[in-house]
Amino acid sequence: MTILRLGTRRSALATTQSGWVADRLRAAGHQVELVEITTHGDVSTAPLATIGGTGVFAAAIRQALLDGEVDLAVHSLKDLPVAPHPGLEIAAIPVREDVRDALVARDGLTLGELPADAVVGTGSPRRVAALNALGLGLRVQDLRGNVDTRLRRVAEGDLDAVILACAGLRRLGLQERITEAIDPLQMLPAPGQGALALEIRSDDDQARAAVIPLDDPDTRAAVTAERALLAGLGAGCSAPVGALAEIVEEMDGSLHVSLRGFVGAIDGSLDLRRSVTGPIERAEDLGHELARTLLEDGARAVIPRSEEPERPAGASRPGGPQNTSSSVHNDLEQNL
Ligand SMILES: NCc1[nH]cc(CCC(=O)O)c1CC(=O)O
Repeated sequence: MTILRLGTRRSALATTQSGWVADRLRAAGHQVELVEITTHGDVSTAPLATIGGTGVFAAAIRQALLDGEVDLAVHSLKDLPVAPHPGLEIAAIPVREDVRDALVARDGLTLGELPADAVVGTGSPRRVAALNALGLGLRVQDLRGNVDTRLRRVAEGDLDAVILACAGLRRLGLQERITEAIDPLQMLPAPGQGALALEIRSDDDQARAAVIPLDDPDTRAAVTAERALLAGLGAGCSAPVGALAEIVEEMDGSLHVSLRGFVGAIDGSLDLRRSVTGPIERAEDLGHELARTLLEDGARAVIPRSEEPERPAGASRPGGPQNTSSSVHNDLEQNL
């Protein structure tokens, strides 16, 4: 039997997520070997933008996949650019963790209990826009670093609260630190939040056969709609965009996707929300449709355009080091 080599970054979140996938593959009778990959983003302290932007972590693992050093990569889907990567394929999207954003505040406080002027740390433009749109008078402070670093800022008292994804905290066993799982009505999560993407080489039938049983069709449809919304907006990496698709069963037993989208302005001056519902088979179209609605209704004014126009699906990227600066991307990927 061949051994599946699973490439993972060293961070606590990456190794936990990869370990979760490895456990499931082993339970299905596969042999899995974890291979640690150090990415430029892990060793550099330079600002993300100067070392190639938000796709820098995924890029190194993808290169290892293409070079045949590993056979499988586990990504947080929300950190993956929406453009397909030539030669690679997302072969499975397992069932999603909690999609919500988490408030981790001092003294067990919720958003509504934080005093005006409380200082909340987050590096995500989407979270900043949503927080400011709430009109609670909170002060937002830019925050970087891995989960532990961010939690420590609250424990040590220099921030009143931070916002993180529930999914990451739960996977790390840190769910008791969450003081409020924020209602998506107040803050729509990042497209793909809480979902993992299992990526393989497109010509690797063995790896595909191994991971396909981990695919969850409902999660796949939901994140397809959310990522199509992001792609349709043609936004650059700093766009404050939220999206959440839920699969609902209609009276006649058919499955529908209910997709909500948010586009905000960093200063809270725009809080644009629209939604769309349709058959699950139309998940991708629904995302594009909702993008058009949001653009027509005012999103165009706040979305920084990508540097390049969107490439048609299936078109190949130019060779050389991948330039991910124009990738549609939402939550700035951090050193997790
Ligand atoms: N942007 C970084 C990132 N990428 C994935 C997660 C957590 C897991 C997930 O959202 O799926 C996080 C941390 C966070 O947003 O708190």
